[in-house]
Amino acid sequence: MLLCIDCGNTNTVFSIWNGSEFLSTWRIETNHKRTADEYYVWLTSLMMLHDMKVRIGAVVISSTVPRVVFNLRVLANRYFDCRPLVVGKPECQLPVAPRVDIGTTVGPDRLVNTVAGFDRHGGDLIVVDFGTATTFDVVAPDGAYIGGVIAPGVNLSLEALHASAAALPHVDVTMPEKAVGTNTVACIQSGVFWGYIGLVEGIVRQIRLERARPMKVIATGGLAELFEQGFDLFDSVEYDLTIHGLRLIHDYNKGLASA
Ligand SMILES: Nc1ncnc2c1ncn2[C@@H]1O[C@H](COP(=O)(O)OP(=O)(O)OP(=O)(O)O)[C@@H](O)[C@H]1O
Ligand SMILES: CC(C)(CO)[C@@H](O)C(=O)NCCC(=O)O
Ligand SMILES: [K+]
Repeated sequence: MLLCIDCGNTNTVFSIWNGSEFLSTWRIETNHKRTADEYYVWLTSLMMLHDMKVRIGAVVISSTVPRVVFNLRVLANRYFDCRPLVVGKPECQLPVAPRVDIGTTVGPDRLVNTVAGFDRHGGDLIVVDFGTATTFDVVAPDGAYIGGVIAPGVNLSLEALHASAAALPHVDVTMPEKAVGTNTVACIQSGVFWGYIGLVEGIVRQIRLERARPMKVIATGGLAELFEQGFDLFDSVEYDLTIHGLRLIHDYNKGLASA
């Protein structure tokens, strides 16, 4: 079975693919100090809890945090007796190479989202991922990542307000009833919620103008749900997009190796 690991700046997602479906998806806070042994104990206890008897024989990793890759490699080598495939490393091939400025390193999560989005929807696509950052990945008709947008993430914006303004409390993001807040918390919620609705609408409009063609918009990431309610921002919301892309990239590289 294949272990897919999607490591973001805030959270790391582990998911097990049995050849036809994902058996489970587990989330742990990203921490580069976590050792291979710690990952293994955590993973095996979750498997036991779910009564899962699986033998992992392959590992694929996307990590936006370079430092965590070392211990994830050790996890694969020591406990699953395999060399992991790491997206963004030279030995990991992509179906279509990104077309960006020379010397640019595209976040592996964005490359993975591009592959997954193209697989499900074809090209002329904008993939919006609400993670630590809010990213927009633009996918060309041939499936290439051709650039995009990086905006501060929703939770990051809320934390920044709290951290830098002495009188502003920490607030959880939610959809406020009205745009005009009549207390501090409601004002912050309005700023972030309606601000992000405007941000997404504005960026999508601008990208469509620039590309001068119809483009589908796909959203992923935990907070996509929040911005989906009652608005026509996205053609679809797919929480499993990144993990789906990891599986596709693994299969693609396996196919190349056996060809
Ligand atoms: N309604 C909500 N209010 C506040 N937080 C939420 C809500 N829904 C989801 N979240 C949080 O949003 C995060 C979204 O998860 P996701 O994996 O997409 O991004 P992340 O883990 O924050 O970022 P990264 O992938 O960059 O590490 C999760 O940590 C989840 O706890
Ligand atoms: C933008 C983030 C942080 C989103 O997870 C990640 O994709 C990243 O670190 N990217 C590197 C720069 C780039 O993608 O252009
Ligand atoms: K993510």
